[in-house]
Amino acid sequence: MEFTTAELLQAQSHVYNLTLSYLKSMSLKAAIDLRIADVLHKHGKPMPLPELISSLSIHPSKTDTFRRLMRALVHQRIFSTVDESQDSYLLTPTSHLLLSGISTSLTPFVQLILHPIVSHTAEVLALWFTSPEEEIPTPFWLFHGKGIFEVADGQPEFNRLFNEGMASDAGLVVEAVMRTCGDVFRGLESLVDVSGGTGAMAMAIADAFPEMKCTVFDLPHVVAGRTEIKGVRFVGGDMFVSVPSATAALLKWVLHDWSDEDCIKILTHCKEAIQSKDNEGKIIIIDIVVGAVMDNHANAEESQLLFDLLMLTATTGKERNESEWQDLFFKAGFTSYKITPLPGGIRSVIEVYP
Ligand SMILES: C[S@@+](CC[C@H](N)C(=O)[O-])C[C@H]1O[C@@H](n2cnc3c(N)ncnc32)[C@H](O)[C@@H]1O
Ligand SMILES: O=c1cc(-c2ccc(O)cc2)oc2c(O)c(O)ccc12
Repeated sequence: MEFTTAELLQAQSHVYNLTLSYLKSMSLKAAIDLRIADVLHKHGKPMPLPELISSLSIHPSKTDTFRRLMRALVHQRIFSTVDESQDSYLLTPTSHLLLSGISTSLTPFVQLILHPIVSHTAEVLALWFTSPEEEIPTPFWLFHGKGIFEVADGQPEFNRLFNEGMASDAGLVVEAVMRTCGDVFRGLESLVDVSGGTGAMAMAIADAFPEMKCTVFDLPHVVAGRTEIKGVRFVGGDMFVSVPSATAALLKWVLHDWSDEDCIKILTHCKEAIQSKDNEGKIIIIDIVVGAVMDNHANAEESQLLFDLLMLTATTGKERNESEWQDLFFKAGFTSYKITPLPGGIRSVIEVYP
């Protein structure tokens, strides 16, 4: 096949862009490490470069270099300028999510995913494909010789990062679910958040629906030392054995971690849990449905596919399209489901009925 020189030059630019894209992630990390968003937020109005530099304790000899970092971050829409020539900077919705100490902060998630323990594992992606899968379940295993929880077990700081990273999107997700489809939770007598981690999501739901009895169910070492916080009960156990009974079982960002076979086991136990109460129960899944985006704002579909690569690297799970989800539901004995994509986001709420 023959390509024109113009096509090849465009392709060259594309390859350069893909090759250098890790610098998008790393400049985001630098912005977080320098706490640029917090300083701009505290300033409360457009902040001129010299003031920003002095507040961040950037060495004066690096003024011009720092301006170049800011130019790239503005191009990525992480920050904005009032007037480019003036070099006065402002927060954008993206950097608003990097502020520390707010319930919607995504900083812990970024710190987890860009931690070398996670990010370096992508280096062995190609090598993993040629290794026998039974022996080495994921590139993460190939790189570390063990799974993420075993790594976390030996490193309390990384363990904290994992739990905080996972919990960090609960604040915004719960707000989005309430606005888009708040009826999903309305009228439920009780709810069990299966694999609910440190309980951020369950606590946000309990806050919005104080009459609902909420339980967080996770591995014993995750809930150790917690019995009840803000009316939310913590129960330790293994979802591959059984799930505590409730009117509804929530699975947020859980099933994408697991293979189809494992998902069917988890869903079957959730079905038993909701049916032991009465027949009004349902499963509520908050996860990616590949292709289900309300608009392609901020490359939502590309983000879904990048999440799939993350799952491929770190877990035995995957991101599923509607037909793959439907297959799981019917195999686990459910009869119907309803998908509601969250506007502007990459995830959907799926209600699944026995
Ligand atoms: C990706 S995190 C999701 C946490 C939470 N749902 C959220 O959205 O923040 C996966 C969770 O699954 C839990 N988990 C792993 N294996 C489990 C099992 N066999 N039974 C119950 N929970 C488990 C982990 O401890 C972890 O908290
Ligand atoms: O970085 C991760 C890792 C996991 C993970 C790895 C291994 C398991 O047995 C379970 C979970 O899960 C993640 C996840 O669900 C997510 O949304 C982002 C990152 C990760």
